[in-house]
Amino acid sequence: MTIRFIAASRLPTPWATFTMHGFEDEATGKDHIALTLGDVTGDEPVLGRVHSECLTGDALFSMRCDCGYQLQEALKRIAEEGRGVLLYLRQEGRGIGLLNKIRAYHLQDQGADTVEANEQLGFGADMRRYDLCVPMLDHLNITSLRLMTNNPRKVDALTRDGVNVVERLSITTGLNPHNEQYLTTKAGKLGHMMVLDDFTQASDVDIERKG
Ligand SMILES: Nc1nc2c(ncn2[C@@H]2O[C@H](COP(=O)(O)OP(=O)(O)OP(=O)(O)O)[C@@H](O)[C@H]2O)c(=O)[nH]1
Ligand SMILES: [Zn+2]
Repeated sequence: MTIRFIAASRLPTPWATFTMHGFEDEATGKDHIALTLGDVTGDEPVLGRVHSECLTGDALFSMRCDCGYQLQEALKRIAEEGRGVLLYLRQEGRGIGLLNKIRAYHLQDQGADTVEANEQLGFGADMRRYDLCVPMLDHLNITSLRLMTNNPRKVDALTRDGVNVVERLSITTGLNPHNEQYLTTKAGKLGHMMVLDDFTQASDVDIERKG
């Protein structure tokens, strides 16, 4: 796998002005992004989020999942800290792609849960990979992460691939009636370490764009 850095620019957001670094995955032709804030080099572990693309949640305000809420919360926390990184990986639908995710949602509309729907379509529950994070982090001179995730399998996968995750920080936000069952399945079947009582409600999330 070859990840090639292409270009960097400023990215002003409602929370902070990040630096956006664009990478090309030569094997798949996909492009991936890292947003950084502050000086992320040096020995001090960097507050980080490894976020997998969810067009519906991240861009279209979907309440079926918690992705969009987590994306906003991660950027906000990084801005509050003044230093951090968000890797935005283009592996939509836990790696099955957008159109298959819509197929999976269709099955979920008929009663399947998120894992069963993937399996009925012939996919594993989670087809993502994280090995591309290593060259992206190397390029940014980031040596260790305090990772915002509820997913211990993500921590394990990153660690196996050579990313130094020194701490896991929960990111439980965006609970609403449309994603309650989904979040329960993630905790029950996918091993996410979270209880619904810890979640902030979607209605508490300030999605006002102040930029
Ligand atoms: N196949 C499929 N993918 C989904 C579904 N809902 C969300 N996704 C995708 O799941 C990915 C996000 O993964 P999650 O399982 O929500 O969370 P995570 O990244 O494992 O863990 P956190 O770090 O705690 O957010 C994104 O790529 C979404 O597009 C679904 O019902 N089916
Ligand atoms: Zn989502």
